[in-house]
Order: sequence, then structure tokens, then C-alpha cells
Amino acid sequence: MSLPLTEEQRKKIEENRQKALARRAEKLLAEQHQSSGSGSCIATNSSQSRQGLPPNLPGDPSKPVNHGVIFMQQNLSSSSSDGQRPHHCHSFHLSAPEQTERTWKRQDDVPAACPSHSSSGQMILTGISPPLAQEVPDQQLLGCALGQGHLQASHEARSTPFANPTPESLAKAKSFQKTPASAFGQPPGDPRLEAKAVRPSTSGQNIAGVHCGSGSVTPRTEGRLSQKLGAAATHKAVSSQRGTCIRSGDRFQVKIGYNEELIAVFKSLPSRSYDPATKTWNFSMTDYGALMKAAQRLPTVTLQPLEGAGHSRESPSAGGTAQSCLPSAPSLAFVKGQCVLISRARFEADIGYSEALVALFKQMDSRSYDVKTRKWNFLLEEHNKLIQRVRCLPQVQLDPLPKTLTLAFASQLEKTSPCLTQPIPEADLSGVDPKLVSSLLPFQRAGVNFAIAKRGRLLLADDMGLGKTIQAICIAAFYQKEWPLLVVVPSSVRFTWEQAFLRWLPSLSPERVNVVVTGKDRLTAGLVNIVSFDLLSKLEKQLKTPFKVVIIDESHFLKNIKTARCRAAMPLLKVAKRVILLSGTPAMSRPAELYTQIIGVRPTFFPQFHAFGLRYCDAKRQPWGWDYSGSSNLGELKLLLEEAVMLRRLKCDVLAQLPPKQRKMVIIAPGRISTRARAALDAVAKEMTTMDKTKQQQKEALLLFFNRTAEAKIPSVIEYILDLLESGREKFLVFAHHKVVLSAITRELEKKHVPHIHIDGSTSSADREDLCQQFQLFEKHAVAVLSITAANMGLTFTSADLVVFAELFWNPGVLLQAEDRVHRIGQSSSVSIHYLVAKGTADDYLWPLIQEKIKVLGEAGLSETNFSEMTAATNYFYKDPKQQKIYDLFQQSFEEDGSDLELLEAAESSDPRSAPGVPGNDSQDLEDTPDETMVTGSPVKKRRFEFFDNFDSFTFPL
Ligand SMILES: Nc1ncnc2c1ncn2[C@@H]1O[C@H](COP(=O)(O)OP(=O)(O)OP(=O)(O)O)[C@@H](O)[C@H]1O
Repeated sequence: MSLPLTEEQRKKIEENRQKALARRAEKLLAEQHQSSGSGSCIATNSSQSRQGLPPNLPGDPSKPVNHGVIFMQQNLSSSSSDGQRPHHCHSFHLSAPEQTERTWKRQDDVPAACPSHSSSGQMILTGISPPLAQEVPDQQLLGCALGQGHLQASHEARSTPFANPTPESLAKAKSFQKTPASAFGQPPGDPRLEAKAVRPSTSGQNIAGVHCGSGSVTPRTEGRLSQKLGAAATHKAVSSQRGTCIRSGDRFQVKIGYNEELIAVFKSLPSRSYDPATKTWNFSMTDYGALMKAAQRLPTVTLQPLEGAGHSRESPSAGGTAQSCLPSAPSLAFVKGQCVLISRARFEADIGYSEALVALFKQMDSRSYDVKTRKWNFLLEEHNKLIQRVRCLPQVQLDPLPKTLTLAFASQLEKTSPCLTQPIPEADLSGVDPKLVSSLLPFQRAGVNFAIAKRGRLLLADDMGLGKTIQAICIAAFYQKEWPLLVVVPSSVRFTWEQAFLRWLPSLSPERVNVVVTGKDRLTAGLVNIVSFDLLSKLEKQLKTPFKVVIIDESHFLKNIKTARCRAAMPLLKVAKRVILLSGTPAMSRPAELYTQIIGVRPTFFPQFHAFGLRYCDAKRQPWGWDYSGSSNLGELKLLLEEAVMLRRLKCDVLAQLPPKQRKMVIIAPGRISTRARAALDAVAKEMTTMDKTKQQQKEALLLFFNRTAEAKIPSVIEYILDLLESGREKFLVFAHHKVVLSAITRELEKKHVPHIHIDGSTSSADREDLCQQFQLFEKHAVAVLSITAANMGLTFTSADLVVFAELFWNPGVLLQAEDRVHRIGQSSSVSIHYLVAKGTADDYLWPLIQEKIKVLGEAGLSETNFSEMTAATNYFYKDPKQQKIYDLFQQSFEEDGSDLELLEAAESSDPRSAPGVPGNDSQDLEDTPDETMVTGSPVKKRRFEFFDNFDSFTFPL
């Protein structure tokens, strides 16, 4: 056991250690000099030294880039081994001799701004060459010494990583402000004491002197640097970092070198803004008083107040109290704020306190004071009067409502309208197809009226499934005289729109509807021209005369102004007379997404995005530019949208008018079917009509056709699902039959990281239940990929209200049961069902077949479905006699007793790739195995066709 060291021995060791550290620092400096030749600092790379110090973010406003500020690393001899920066300055003994131990470096030369520590936790000094240090003005040096001055009273002292002020470091920096009080043995937090402690006195005694007074130091004076420091230490007022406040409009900026404590103060001020160009902070005048007060408490800072603002630190009043040093009125009294709309009739003044202003408010007839918000509000008709009067108050700046708002609410502002809410007049729809008009639900009719009252320019933002299509067609038809009409839609629904026009406007000849399918097509070939967003951007140059009436479906696709689709569409909207934007989710995450849609409808609103961003996106200046991802004044934005741009009804608002189920036939893009798939389909169809086949061969051919259809539809199905997700559909089911389709969908969802579940014939009963529960509980978007035959019964998915059938199935009972996974007890919404139907495939026969069967069910009182109306109205039926033959074949095959089971079994055992004479049999990527091959003999398979015995799906009350 060794004897304890004597005091003298300890001192000696410490002295030697200090010397060694100093030598090492010098050596490092010399090395750095050699390597860089610039005299800049060395950033050592001890991993320990970087702990908790994130690398500098480029342009971080808190980073003292190019401030020309130095910081100091110290190695003092008092004890503290916790490795933390001290919070109390009494452990900091600032004296010349001690400072000779310190080395200095220019912050902008220090990548990590962090001292190195030896593995034992001791700091390795880093530094710059003495000449550089000598160039630094004294007050900066001392400013840094104090500012960074959590001078570590330890051998393990660490410098402050001020280039990377983390929240913790800032918090510590703030806590340092309390140091003076602590230094006097006072409990921290007494501002007056603190102010006294830090305030330079007229006697010339400075804070450094005060602090040093209590410390013991080893007198040792070496070199010019230490002399400077010594001088600095004894002349605090001279040495503290000096800065000035400069007025700039209604704000003021602070010109000063980098100082961590001061930055912490800056960051605590609500109106702060950092200008990376000038590398200065600026503030609203409302924060002036607070800033000066806080700056006065910082021993390291001397801030020259604004001209005419009263006393500065250099000329403190004789009394010497903190308060006496504060700049006084008039600058402090300056208040700035803005008017904000709070209802269709009223606005409030969002502004700080000013006696004169309150006196003025009290003169307004419509004044009202909200005790909760502590703000005054007024009728809009007094807006202009108030603004005029406020302009006479020199210390007040109250910004009026933006011009856009005054235009939108002109009738209230100018008091031209006697009542607040004008009823929307009933539009005269006598010129529109009566079939369409009579089909409109009451809320849809109201939507049409609203649109016409807005002269055909609006954003119709009804919830999904509320029938925006029928309303848009009706509005457009009201302006039929101004056609040709342009309809821009996601490519997956081009043909659905064509069908909708034909369905709702029977007077419109099908030849006059032009669906643009390729980049070679003409954009103006029809009276109604339907084009996808992507093709529009390729074809808009074709346009010689602009369209006067334009519909944009899923208009949130235009949310990003930089996209080609947006660039192509916006000029068209600007010149069109009528603009009907449709979206169930106009903004999915932030108000900025609404901008293009707002100016699409009202091009004069907020001509500059920046003005919109400042008001509604909480725009913040960042070193890399403006950040518009936030939100502000949302109440006002809502009022503006409702007044002049948008109509939005939610499903729950109009539930009573909606049927419990709404089915939609979605004609998916034939263009997406590859040439090879098309050839395979044609070959099978031909074989079905030409060859004299046995019954078995016929069924095989039919199943092959069914399988080929499945693979041909995959790209369109995936496109449709992705469009649904992009449109904000949160939860839905996708049913398919073939494994190849189910797997392709699942793969795509995995690729896109969309939460999903997958249930097919191979999923065990226990897993099904678990997956089902998972889906029910998913809070955000999720897709359930389900086998039509393996998941069509016994499962509840009421947390979704949309079912998509990627494939048709010949047995409508199975389809209806599948629909009822969502439409059942527990469902509180109207359910949408989308059947994806591909022309030129087996769907051409399956779809009418399903209609027929459903009709029979309906006649037997077993179904309330409206399938047939959809098909008949859209002229879906085939006309070619050859097709008739195939249809007959389908019908015969499926109508024979037990054919379902037989066919399915045949399908399960068939391998279309091996079928003779079928093009594309060499396909590598096709897996035609129908679903459920794994469950041969399972009760599920037997049960699935017993739907006629299971009426629950038709009779369950909601
Ligand atoms: N008045 C109506 N009469 C008959 N069917 C209607 C009516 N209104 C809507 N539908 C049907 O409801 C279904 C949903 O309508 P639509 O597709 O227009 O909704 P949406 O609001 O555009 O939904 P999404 O935002 O999901 O596209 C369609 O099948 C449509 O034909």
C-alpha cells in the first residue's frame, strides 16, 4: 500500500503535468503549422473529445461562421472531475499567469470545435499559433474567456464546443448567466444581484476582477499573450465583447462577434431571425428591451443600444442598478403586430401592449376584447379605419390584413352586403342532361350551386367517395357552350372518366370523348378530352387555343410547383375561364401544398408564394433558404378557402344521403397491358372461338384466358393502388384471385414501405385472425391484400371503408361476401367498392356475367346491388359476334351444376405456361398458380361456394 502524497508532492506533480501539457500543445501547434502553413488550429481527433458534439451543420445559424471569433481551451488547476462544464464561476480563476497555459484558436479553423482529451479523460490542448492569437483584439479574447468561460476547474477541463451549440450546451450557457450570483454565494436566479455582479462599474472594477478576487492563482507572467490577457482581466469594460444594435425598419440587428451566451439569449427571443448572408441576428423591436436586459447580465458582452435608446453599458447611471442601464423609451415602446381574420365578420389585432394603441382600440365601435386570447377584435368593416388611425401612432406598427383577404371579404369590409351569410342561389340546370341533374344527391346539387356561384372556379374537396365526378361533370356541363373540355386525371382512371361522361351525359356521343393514350395523340381531338397528368406535360405545347373549361381530378397531384405536371397545368388554369379542381385530400401534410391549388382557382391570390408562406406556412429563414414546411394562421386560411376557393363536405356530414355501399367500375388502362400479354390474351380468345373443343378443353381454354387476364392486369392494378395511396386513401382492402396478382401487389407495397397484411389460402386460421386484428388496429394507412376465395368470409375489416377488386370472379356471391368484410356491423361509414375491369380481357365476359347473376339475386330479394346499372349505362357490353360466342362459353361453363368447384379445381391444377400454342409460355416472371393450391382439401375450399346458404352478408343491419 503506498503512502498518500504530500501537498507539496501533489503540487509538484501538477506543475509538471501542466508543463507537459503546455509542451504538447506547443508541439501540436508546430505540427499544425507545418502541415497547414496557415497557422490555423489543430482539431485533434480523439473520439472521446467529440462525445456529444455533433459535427457542424453547414450554415447552422448558431454556428459562429466567420465571426472571426476565437475560443479558448483551458487547463486549470482547480479540481473538478465530473467532466462537465462547471456552472459556477467561482471555480474559474482568471488571471494572467493561468492564461499562459491556454492556447487559442480561431473558431472557423476548428472543424469540430472541440478540444481533444487523452484517453484518461484529460484534455489535450489544441491551439493556434501565437501570432494569430496576438492578432485577436483583447476584448475578444476576454469575451471568449468569459463567454466560453466555463473554465474547467479541473485537469480534465474541456472547452465549450460553441461551434456546435447543442441544446444542452445552450442550456449550460444559460446557466452560466447565473454564475455571478453564485460567485457571491447568492442563490442563483436573483436578477438584480446577478445584474449587479456582472455590470461594469464606474470605478472601473470589472467582473473579471470580481471573480478573480476570490480565487487563488499562481503568479506567473509569460509572453505577450498572457500580458494581454492580464490586461484584459483587469479592464473588464474594455475587454468584454462589444456589439451594436442597428435599427432596420421595424426590426433591429445586432452586430457582434460570436458569443455563446449571447446566442443563447438570442435564441430565447421569440422574434429572432438569423440572416446567414450577413451572419447577423435580428429581432423585432418588441424583443429589444428583453435582449438589452439579458445582454447586460452577460459579463462578456457590451451591447451598444440603438441610437436614442438611452443608456449604454459604458455609461451606466450613477445608481448602478441593472434597471438604470436599460435603454428606455421610445425604442422600448415600439410594438408591431398584424391583423388576423378570426371569422367571416371579424378580425383581431395580434399585437403587443401599447397604451396608445389600447386607447385607440377603445374608440372603435365594434371593439371586443377576448379575455382568453387577450386580444382585441373588430368587425371587418372597421378594418380600414383602424389601420388608418394606427398609422398615426409612431411607436406602433399594425399590419393590415393581406390584400388577398380584403379582396375575398370585400363585401364585409365595405359593408356592401347587409347580411353575413348570403344563401347560394339555385343554379339553373335546365341546359344539363336531365338524367344527370335528377341523379344528383341534395348535397351534390348544393355543390353544383356553389360552383356556379363561384363562376365555375373552385376546388371541390369533398371526402373520398362522395361523388365529385358527377358534380364536376354537371358543373362542366353547365358551361357546355364553352367546351371543348379538358379533363386531367391520374392515368389509372382515364377510362373511368370516359365511362362517367357517357353514363351521366347520355346526350354526349361516345365519339366526341377523346381519351389521350399516347404522346402522339391529339389533345384537342374531342369535345371532351381526357388526359393523364404525365401526358399533359408532353402535349400541352400542342395547344394553340386554350381550353376554357378544365377539370383536374386529384388536384393535389399539383402540390409541388416544381414538377413537370404542375408546370404544364398551371398556365392552362390561369387562362381557363372555368377551373374545377377535385381532391378528397387537397393537402396531406402542410398548408404549402395548397398553394398551387389556390392560385389554380384564384390566380390573383398571393401572387408570390413567399407572402403565402410567411402567413400560412410559418416561413422560417434557414441558412440554406426559406423553410415553408410549417403552418400558421390556419383558422384564417380555412376562412379564406371556404369563402373564395374551396367546398369540402365530409362523409359524416352527408352520411344520411349516401347509400350504404357505392360501387364503381374502374376501367383500367388498356395501354398498360404489354404487347406480349395482349398477344397471349388474343391467342387464347381466338382459340376459344375457333377450335372445336371438348367440354374439358373449353374449360381449360377458359381458365387459361382467366389466368392470362390476371397477369395482363398486374401493372394497371398496381398503378391504381399506388394512385389511391397517393390520393390519401388510408386503409383499404384489395381482393385478387391469382397468386401472381396477390404477390405482385404485396411486393410493390413492400417496396414502397406501405404497411400491409396478406391473407391467402396458405395462411392458417390463427394467423388470419391475428393479421385481421393487426389491420383493424393500424392507425395510419394500410392495405389488406386478400384472396377472393380464401378471405371472403369470416373476417372483419370495418376499419376500412374501401374495397378494391383487382380481379373479377365469376361467382358474384363470393364477390358480395368479400365486399361485406367491410360493410358489416361496426361499419359507420358508407362503403366504396371499386371493381377494376380491363377491356379486351376475360373481364369483358366476366363482368356482364356477374351482372346477370346479380340481377337474379336481386330479383330473389337477395341483393340490393346496382351492378347492372353501372354496366348498362356505360355501354360496356361487347358487340362483336365472336365475343358473343366466348360469352356463351363462359355462361355455359359457369352455369352447369357444380361448375364453380370443377373450374376452380381445374384452375388450380392448370399451368398456363405449359399450354401448347400459347405465346409467352417462356415467361420467367409469371406464376400462374392460382391461389389456394396449398389448401387442397381444406374446409375453406369446400365452403366458399356455399354462399347462397349464408345470407348474412345481405341481411346484416349496419
Ligand atoms: N348521385 C349519384 N348517383 C349514383 N351514383 C353516384 C352518385 N354520386 C356518386 N355515385 C357513385 O359513387 C361512386 C363514387 O363516386 P366518385 O368516384 O365520383 O367519388 P369521388 O368523390 O370522386 O371519390 P374519390 O375521391 O375516391 O375519387 C361512383 O361509383 C359514382 O358513380
